[in-house]
Amino acid sequence: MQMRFDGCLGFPGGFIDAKDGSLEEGLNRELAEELGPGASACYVTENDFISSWVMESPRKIVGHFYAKRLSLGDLEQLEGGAVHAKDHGLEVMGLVRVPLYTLRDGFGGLPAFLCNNFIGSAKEQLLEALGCLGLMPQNKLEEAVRASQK
Ligand SMILES: O=c1[nH]cnc2c1ncn2[C@@H]1O[C@H](COP(=O)(O)OP(=O)(O)O)[C@@H](O)[C@H]1O
Repeated sequence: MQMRFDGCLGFPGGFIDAKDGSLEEGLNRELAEELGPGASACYVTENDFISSWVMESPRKIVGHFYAKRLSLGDLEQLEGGAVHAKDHGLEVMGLVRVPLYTLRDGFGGLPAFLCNNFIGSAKEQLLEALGCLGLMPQNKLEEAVRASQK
């Protein structure tokens, strides 16, 4: 995920321009602007589509969420290049890894991470992606959500 300019965590992405030929073209353009030279490792296609959502206020927005699995090598390349992205230090303050574990105290790790401020539906999207990509079993996700609410 990334720390946004407004102090909320969200996913890289942005608004589609009239010039973009498709949703995926617009998203890949935004990813290049926000993630820099390593963005090619996470080039998205229609196959990476996960879900859509509609927000009614303060302005109507239709959002489309995509997610894909990267190798650790690709992730490290992405992280290394991200500081050279056009939007780094402006809209994007840095990439953030999501801890996929819970510490022995039952709170540190993913439950504590879920207590951060998230933009829009980004927290629900994170949980959805972890399930869809097979990064964490559903029961573990539910456990982490419960622990984050205690
Ligand atoms: O990662 C995300 N997941 C879900 N919704 C998001 C995410 N990023 C942005 N949004 C939604 O889109 C709206 C506009 O996004 P953003 O604040 O980045 O654009 P803006 O800078 O043009 O206002 C946000 O207020 C939020 O509701």
